[in-house]
Amino acid sequence: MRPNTTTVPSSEPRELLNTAQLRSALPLVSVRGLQVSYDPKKPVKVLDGVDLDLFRGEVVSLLGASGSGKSTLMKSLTGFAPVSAGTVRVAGHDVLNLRRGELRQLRSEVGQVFQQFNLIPRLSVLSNVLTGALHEAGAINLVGGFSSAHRRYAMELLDRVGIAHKARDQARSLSGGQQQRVAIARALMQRPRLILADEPVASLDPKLADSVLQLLRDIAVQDGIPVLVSLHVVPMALAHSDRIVGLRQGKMLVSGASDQLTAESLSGIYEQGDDDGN
Ligand SMILES: Nc1ncnc2c1ncn2[C@@H]1O[C@H](COP(=O)(O)OP(=O)(O)OP(=O)(O)O)[C@@H](O)[C@H]1O
Repeated sequence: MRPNTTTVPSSEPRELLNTAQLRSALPLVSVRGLQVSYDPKKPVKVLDGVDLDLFRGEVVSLLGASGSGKSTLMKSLTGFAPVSAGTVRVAGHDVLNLRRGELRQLRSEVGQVFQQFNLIPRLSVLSNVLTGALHEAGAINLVGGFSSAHRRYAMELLDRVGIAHKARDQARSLSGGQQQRVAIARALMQRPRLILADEPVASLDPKLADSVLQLLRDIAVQDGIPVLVSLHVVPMALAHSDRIVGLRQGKMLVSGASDQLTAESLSGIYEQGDDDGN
């Protein structure tokens, strides 16, 4: 079940849902009234009153000018941002009230994909993917420490992202598009419940960018994982996501289904405005 442009309470009678339906209908991520200030002495908040729901199986694009708060919103979901108000729930975790061990557990459930891929350049592609399972394996030797089941699964994932033939190559020998596929396989190795992709295609040419975004969409649909992706190219967001959230100066200016938004309706996100967004 996917939300439409806005969540409006319905007065129509609802069918009773069974537990499985209810689970899939509930958002995996629910953010309400989020405020973030890196410097509490400054009146301007980096995020101010942001609400966000992410449902299983959907891709949501975050759009906004540089500095609008996209990365900060993502960091808030894994407890890395100085939140001053609001609630953040991710996969059953009350993110703002977790102990250290619980926070570690949450982070192990969130796969992350970054603009610069963040692979270990001298390690093989396979070893890089295996690092996604470090939280399960503990502190172990990357060369011999993973079980054969881990290795088999890592190879399956490399096959899935179309790069199994490079498993033994050093990560640094791969092209940018290939490295990003390895990074996605590494994220999947975590068996994530959520994937955050912070400008994952900013370093790729348009064709590779399209193929990486298509891969993320396939994963969302096939694995039922929500994917939150920040992008700078509006047509790419419209083409590759189910919903779009637009931030301007830390406030949510747009939230809607991609097929109901146009590039024109999104242009306001990039206009210079007052802090109050008027
Ligand atoms: N660790 C930090 N300490 C202080 N200020 C920060 C920190 N991280 C981000 N900011 C500030 O918060 C604001 C939002 O930054 P953020 O990185 O979330 O924006 P963004 O939309 O992701 O930008 P970009 O598209 O350039 O990556 C910016 O003004 C930035 O300078």
